[in-house]
Amino acid sequence: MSEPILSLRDVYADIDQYHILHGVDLDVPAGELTVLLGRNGAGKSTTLRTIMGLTTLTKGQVRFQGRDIGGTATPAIARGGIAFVPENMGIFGQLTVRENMVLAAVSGAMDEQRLDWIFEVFPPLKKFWNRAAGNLSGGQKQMLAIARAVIEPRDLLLVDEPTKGLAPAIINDLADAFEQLKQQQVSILLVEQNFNFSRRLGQSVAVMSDGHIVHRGTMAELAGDEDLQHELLGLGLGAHQ
Ligand SMILES: Nc1ncnc2c1ncn2[C@@H]1O[C@H](COP(=O)(O)OP(=O)(O)OP(=O)(O)O)[C@@H](O)[C@H]1O
Repeated sequence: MSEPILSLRDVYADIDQYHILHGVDLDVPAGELTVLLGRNGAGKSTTLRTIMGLTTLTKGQVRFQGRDIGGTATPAIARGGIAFVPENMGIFGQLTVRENMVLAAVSGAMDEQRLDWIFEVFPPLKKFWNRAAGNLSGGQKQMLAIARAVIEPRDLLLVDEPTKGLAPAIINDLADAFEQLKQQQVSILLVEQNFNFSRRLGQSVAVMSDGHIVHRGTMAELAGDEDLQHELLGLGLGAHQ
């Protein structure tokens, strides 16, 4: 396992009067894809939002590339190298794919070479370049959201449940795109509920329950241990989600 690009130590976070995270310890190795799994309401989205400074950190440390970023404003965290694709994706449905991408390239014109790379990873974006984003399929919208996040170079990509609501064939296309990102050694932290998708892509895995991490290890180990899957995720023994 390589050095962590991101590490959380004893992270606590509140939403209003509710204590949501209770001492999260998490490492994201550089150049790998790490999956954060857990049941509904475990605190996965809140963990991503806390990393981005969108939910207030009340205690603990968030270190990114060796720097403490806890308490830093969200735009500075983004400029510092972390891209975030929230569950609602944040794309503009009435604008074309191209316009969505232009808006995402905040520091100027889009880099042509990088755009060619994005078209390689997400071929539908090239095909539907001048189509309104609102008319894309769910999977294509997810691709656009991720492409917007990486149109400018970022060192770490956080993605919240990209497979939510997608049909199996589309999930497969999305997995292919993530495989390509992995081949480029992009560091990724992926929040997921879909275990098969996670198993295909993940190198490291962390499992959350009730606001903290209850298991950390390799995906290979968790994928090979049905009892552990059952215990941690409530997956049926022998079942394929
Ligand atoms: N705005 C809010 N106000 C109060 N409680 C909230 C708010 N947002 C989230 N929570 C609570 O925080 C807990 C963690 O939510 P979070 O969305 O981080 O979980 P999750 O693991 O991502 O699950 P899901 O997949 O359902 O989004 C849940 O109990 C949820 O009800």
